[in-house]
Amino acid sequence: MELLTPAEMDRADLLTIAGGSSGFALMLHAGRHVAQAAMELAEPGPILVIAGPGNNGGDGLIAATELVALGRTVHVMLLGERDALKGDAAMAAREWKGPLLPFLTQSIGSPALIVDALFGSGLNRPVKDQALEIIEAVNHSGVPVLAVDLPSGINGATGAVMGAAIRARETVTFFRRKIGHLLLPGRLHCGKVRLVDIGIEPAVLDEIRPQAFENDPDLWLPDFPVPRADGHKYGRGHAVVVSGELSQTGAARLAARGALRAGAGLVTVASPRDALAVNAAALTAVMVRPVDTADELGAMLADRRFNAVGIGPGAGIGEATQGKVLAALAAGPAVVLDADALTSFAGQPEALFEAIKSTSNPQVVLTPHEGEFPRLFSDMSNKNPLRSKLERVRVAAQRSGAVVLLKGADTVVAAPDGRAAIACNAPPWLATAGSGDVLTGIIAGLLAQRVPAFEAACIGVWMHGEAACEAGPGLIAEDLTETLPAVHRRVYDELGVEY
Ligand SMILES: NC(=O)C1=CN([C@@H]2O[C@H](COP(=O)(O)OP(=O)(O)OC[C@H]3O[C@@H](n4cnc5c(N)ncnc54)[C@H](OP(=O)(O)O)[C@@H]3O)[C@@H](O)[C@H]2O)[C@@H](O)CC1
Ligand SMILES: [K+]
Repeated sequence: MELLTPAEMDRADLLTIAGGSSGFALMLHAGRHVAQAAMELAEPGPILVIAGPGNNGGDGLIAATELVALGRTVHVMLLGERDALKGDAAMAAREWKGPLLPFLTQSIGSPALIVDALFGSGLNRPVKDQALEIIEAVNHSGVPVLAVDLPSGINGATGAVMGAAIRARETVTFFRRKIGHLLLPGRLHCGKVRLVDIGIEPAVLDEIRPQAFENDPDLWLPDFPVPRADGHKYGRGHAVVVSGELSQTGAARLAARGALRAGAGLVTVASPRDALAVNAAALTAVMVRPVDTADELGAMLADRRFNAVGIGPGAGIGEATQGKVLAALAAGPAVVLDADALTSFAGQPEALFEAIKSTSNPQVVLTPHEGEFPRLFSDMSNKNPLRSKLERVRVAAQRSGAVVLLKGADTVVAAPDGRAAIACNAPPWLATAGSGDVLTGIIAGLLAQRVPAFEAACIGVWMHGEAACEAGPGLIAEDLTETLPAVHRRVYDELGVEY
């Protein structure tokens, strides 16, 4: 499903109003949904609504009015003067017939639930003074919080905490989720996100054309590779994984198994001769072929049946790996570059980007983690607070000409054309040695089946996260390939494919 920036949401709002609805009607829907969620969440006892000076506060005032009508005791505190409210929020304030408590931490008390309607998508600067004190006091109170639209203090476009932010038990948001609901740290502040319809027609999206999506099957289901009943293994592609030296061959084997489990028809590990025996002894369904140099890899890949290559896990940092990367890009299979293949171009990323842009087959995926990312994009580390993770990955994709996948609990995939997907299905136990190597392999396996690079990266990330959920806590990288069949079965169920 599409994810919106606050600016895009404002456009959805304006297009709906231009179509004949009133802004206040949207606010009434929003406030009533909030009240409904509060009824479900709150134990018996009073409910405190903390309202801000804009329309987020307006939603809160409508919810307060509705909750009283539903028989609850409600207290309201408002930041600023009632008379200073404008537009729809002023209309909402006229609906609220009760008193307003002073905007002080002492007013919080110990309600059964706090409805946080302080700031939503209109947050435009870091919170301080009174608002900061209230947010911190709410977080310390231990009272469950229902956030309206966004936990106050979270930037809806970036997920950043602007000074301080509410930690909610649940967040009710409208029409479509916002980017800040998925990107960290925003996601951690939202709790469960409930998406409700407030009367905005999905057709407004035709005009807005959002380019960010949640990474789930809705985004790529038609591209998911399903073997044909009349097909054979050669039709499912042949992935190559480049192995490192004798002392570091395990990473390539993990990747190779990932490629096979992702559905590649055949997988070959291109191994240095001195590691050939080790690789061969540890592999069964995966084949092994001696390859020491970039020239040898290039010669092997001249056989176009090898249609996808994964390089990086355990590959070793330096000129030898650089050479193999350039040979793979020149040969024309789809390519996924990870780990050492990326680090080998630290300080000279232009050489890599040039090679990517001049490849005959522009199906290239880069899969850095936050440590590797600035080695290629030195102005865009996560220490730079000016750009969100989404923006950083989009710029990286545009600059490199490749699909870029920046790993983390909120893995972002972006294509050079601006499309981007944010994942939120990875469990914390996925952060374990070798897990990234398996991901490289899964993506190589999908590329071998001719899934386009952006979709291959998205499907790979999603399956990797689901495989980790399937394995559960205590997961090691080897488990990921073994739980992938269960993940395939679930996608088949969604596709309605029998097995
Ligand atoms: N779009 C839609 O379709 C719909 C939107 N709806 C709702 O409207 C919400 C957006 O409303 P909004 O635009 O009025 O912004 P909102 O979040 O209330 O904040 C703006 C106010 O806060 C102030 N302010 C900002 N930062 C501050 C700070 N750090 N510290 C202190 N003050 C700060 C800012 O002050 P100013 O900048 O003017 O000085 C202004 O007064 C949205 O989240 C959703 O809940 C629904 O009703 C249904 C349909
Ligand atoms: K809020």
